[in-house]
Amino acid sequence: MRPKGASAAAWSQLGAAVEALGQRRTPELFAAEPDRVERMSLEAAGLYLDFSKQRVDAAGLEALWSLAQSAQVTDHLRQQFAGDAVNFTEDRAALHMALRAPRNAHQPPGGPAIAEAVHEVLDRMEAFVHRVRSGAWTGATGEPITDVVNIGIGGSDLGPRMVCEALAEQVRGPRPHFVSNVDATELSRVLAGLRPASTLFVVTSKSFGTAETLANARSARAWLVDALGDAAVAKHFVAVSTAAERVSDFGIDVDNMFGFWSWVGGRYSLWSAVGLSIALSLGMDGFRALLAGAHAMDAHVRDAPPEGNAAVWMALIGIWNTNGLQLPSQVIVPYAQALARVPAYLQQLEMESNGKTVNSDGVAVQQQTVPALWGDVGTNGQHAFFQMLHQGPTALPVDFILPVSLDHGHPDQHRMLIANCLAQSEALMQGKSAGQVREELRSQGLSGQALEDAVPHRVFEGGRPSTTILMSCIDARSLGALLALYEHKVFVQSVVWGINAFDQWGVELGKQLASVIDDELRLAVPGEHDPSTAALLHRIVDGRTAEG
Ligand SMILES: O=P(O)(O)OC[C@H]1O[C@H](O)[C@H](O)[C@@H](O)[C@@H]1O
Repeated sequence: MRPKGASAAAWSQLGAAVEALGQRRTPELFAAEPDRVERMSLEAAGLYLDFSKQRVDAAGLEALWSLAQSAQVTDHLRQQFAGDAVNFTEDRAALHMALRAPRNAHQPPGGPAIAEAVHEVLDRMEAFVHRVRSGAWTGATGEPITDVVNIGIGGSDLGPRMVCEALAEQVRGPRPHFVSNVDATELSRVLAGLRPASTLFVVTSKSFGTAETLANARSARAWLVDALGDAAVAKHFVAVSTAAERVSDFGIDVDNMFGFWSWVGGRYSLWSAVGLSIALSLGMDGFRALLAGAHAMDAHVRDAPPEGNAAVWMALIGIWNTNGLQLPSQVIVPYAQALARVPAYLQQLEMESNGKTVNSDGVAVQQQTVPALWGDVGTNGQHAFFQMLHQGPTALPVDFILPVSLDHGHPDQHRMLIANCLAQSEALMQGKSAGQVREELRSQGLSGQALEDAVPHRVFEGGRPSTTILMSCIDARSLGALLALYEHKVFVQSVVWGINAFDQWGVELGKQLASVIDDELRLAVPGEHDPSTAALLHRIVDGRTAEG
């Protein structure tokens, strides 16, 4: 069953709810609804989610539940867990949940054969991880491995990179490094700190055909071979891929390849062997804890009714902001330095998944789909873009992600971090009226025209929406639950919009054109292009960046 999206009637109910809400701000909603926090918060898989600072009232929530019902969200979730081809343009299942289901799970996503294949690869990973970490697997000269370099891009990079950075304090094994950009500056910087004899490269690519990854892998191999000779490749290169033949053509023995499957989307793949660099640096127990956290969220999303389902809430609140209030972007602010890469990770997850305008009938959707998603860590963001969040022309919804305890030995600083996070969501919601500003300025001794001139600049409109997500701490389990929550949110939204969250045709055109231009640059013969591209190309080929 392809998603048909929510019905026209449900969309108009949403429109009517937005109209009825009018200019009412969230503080007024709190005043009118004494049980608002209880009704608009929930716990799921060890996380606490508070949606009560969103600018939506009870009628709005009703309209959202109708939207979900008319889009048959529950049925689509069930089908996804069953392994139906929810990726309908590529006729594939999207079964990342199967990657984190425990062995002998009662209801294995996609069925028992998939569960068996998944656990076979996990067991192979475990054996390999143990050999590397124990020093039984050595480099070509007999040295143990001290550094692991994951070479991959997009989904073959963002997830493992983000998790390794988030859990860096827990790394007890080889140090993880990541190279994704075709700009070899990144590779050069990583290699500058490493010794070939103790470095293991993990070339990660679902297709094993991604130009950037193959270019970096070839350069890394040349660096290794230069120092240790051709025969060393077997001990210093392993692959993670679904394409055994291409792996072998590259020169990596398929015995040193860890496989996954076409039903694992790139941006949903960190739970598969794509997480090998995580497992090598955290240990298999750490990797399994990540999977367990994600599985706990899967079980919640699979079993909870829509009104108590964290992913359905996240998805519908996002739809309220995007389609109801028509707010153009979504801001992600983790109050945790360790989670600095979460916004970038979520950019791929959300925008590559739902950055679509064509529905399952091949027709343009009537609604806006995914908002632009961006963000940075608190408190840094407060000193950069928060001015716009508080006083810019458009309210932008924020997801605040806050670990309640952090183990860095500086409790005072952590207390300040928490205070700042809560203060920001409170300030965004409460705002500061002209009356309050006047009173404040008067108490500072200002009066007359000078006071009146100052007032408008200091007013905060308030009513600006945010969700706060509390994690008890940053460990593999909570992180797994958090990431799985966003994955399910993305799927539920795709169902309501009636689009496919699992293809990414939009990345292809640029790749095709880059290959043509690359050939022209190699031959220094620009071809036919639009006038702008042609002029740029000629300047570059002629070495004329700017005259004079
Ligand atoms: O893992 P790979 O096959 O190398 O693909 C790497 C990435 O590139 C593609 O262009 C897609 O946009 C991503 O979804 C994917 O994760």
